[in-house]
Amino acid sequence: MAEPLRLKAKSASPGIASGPAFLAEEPKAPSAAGGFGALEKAIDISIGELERLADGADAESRDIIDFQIEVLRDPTIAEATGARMEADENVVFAWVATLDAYIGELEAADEEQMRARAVDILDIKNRVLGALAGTPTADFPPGSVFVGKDMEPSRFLAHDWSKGGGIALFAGSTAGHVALLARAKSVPMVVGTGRFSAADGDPVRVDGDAGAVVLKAGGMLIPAPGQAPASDTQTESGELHTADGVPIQLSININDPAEIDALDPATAGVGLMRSEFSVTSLADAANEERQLAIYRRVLEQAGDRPVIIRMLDIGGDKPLAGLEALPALSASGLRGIRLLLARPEIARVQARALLRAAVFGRLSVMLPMVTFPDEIDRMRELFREEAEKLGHRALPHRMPPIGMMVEVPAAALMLDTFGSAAFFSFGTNDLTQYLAASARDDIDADAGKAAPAVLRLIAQAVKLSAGKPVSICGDMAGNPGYLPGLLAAGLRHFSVAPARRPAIRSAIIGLNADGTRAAGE
Ligand SMILES: C=C(OP(=O)(O)O)C(=O)O
Repeated sequence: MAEPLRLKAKSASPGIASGPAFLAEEPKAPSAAGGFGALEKAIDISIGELERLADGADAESRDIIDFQIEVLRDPTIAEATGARMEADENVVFAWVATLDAYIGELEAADEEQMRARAVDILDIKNRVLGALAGTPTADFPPGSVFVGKDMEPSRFLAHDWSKGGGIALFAGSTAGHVALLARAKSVPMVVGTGRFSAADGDPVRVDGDAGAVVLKAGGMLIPAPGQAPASDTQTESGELHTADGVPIQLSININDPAEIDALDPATAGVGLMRSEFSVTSLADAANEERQLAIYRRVLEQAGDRPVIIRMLDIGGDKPLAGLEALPALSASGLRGIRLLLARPEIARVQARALLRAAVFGRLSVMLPMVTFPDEIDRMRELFREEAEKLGHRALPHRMPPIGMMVEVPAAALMLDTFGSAAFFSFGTNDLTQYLAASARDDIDADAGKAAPAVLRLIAQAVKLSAGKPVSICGDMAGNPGYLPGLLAAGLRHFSVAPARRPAIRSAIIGLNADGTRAAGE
């Protein structure tokens, strides 16, 4: 029987709480448009809600609510939103972009107190979005453990804590207002657990004394920024060969740019940087200079080792705040590259930032969720146009090689038709999901059962790759159990989460290139 999973966290409020998990969804932006009048009305509704919440609240809670009401009454916020609306943005995008810019400034502040204010603004951003959509944020069942990225103060205040319950936040801050309120009301709370996966209603224990959260067996920590374990201290040289002497490249996948620090001399490079972990909102997506600084940092740190940055893979399990949530499968299939091509204003900013970053290292650009060859051609054309514009501005830039993820079965089967892709990388997380009709974010899904089909498809696709560089960056690469099959399929370049690298390295050393176990192993 598997052990329950205990995750280390920071204690934000002491005490122990057990209860069914309530998984907070990231709020969805309404698609409803409307003009400036609709925004003013939504702001008024939100002020009214906050005033009602303030009635009967204690002094500390009132301070927070008063600050939020003050911000909502500040005419410069509505004016800034109005100015964006004049520049052709609809009311939702304009509101989200204005508030995200404010939140970004607070998050970047030196003072912890200021940074803690960011969630207060996030709170009013979501409250107004709810009012615009006519769907106020619902309360959650009393006695449950709130699990989410962060929690809005008004959500805390509106909840009935007399029946117990606690809070476990993936991110959050011990200095944040919710932590302050939790301490005042003796609600056990931990922050900084890192993103983990549990099902709604699963038993969860919050240990606010020791700073931990305990999940039932089957719960999972999802590798997230800064979670590469300290035990990853391998210092061998970067040379890696199978037992029979075939050279193998072992790279790392990074989500947060800070993870580049795990790139020690034994690592071949970055096989996948998921840019959607750095660009999480429409405001980030519009900020070329910010993106440039992030990509530049990663490239400079990697030095002469190659870095593959994947363009925004928005959709399914990877939302972009401010864009309507997109399911993994929909009639339009609007996610990954299709979404980038449908929203070229997002793709163009990222392309410019990547073109300008390319002079700082060995950058390759990877396109997500490619299904048809013309998608690559259209994105290459977009890069060419942006490079030309940059040329006119005399900014240094360089055209990087552009390759693709192989994560849609239709692309894997037709890999020989993708002549304009510079390289291929298998994304087995999505490939498995789409091949086995089994959602990747459902922790009950048994991906292992589909592995033989995935391995067979990979082996066929490698044969169609026409000698172009081929790698694998999906989670299958980080599981030593699949290595024999992946080597036998012809793969020689593996990109894995930093924490998985030591185990994969030693497994490779014990195998021959055809996947058989080396003599004496
Ligand atoms: C590497 C992959 O991409 P992501 O997990 O980021 O969707 C994959 O799908 O295997």
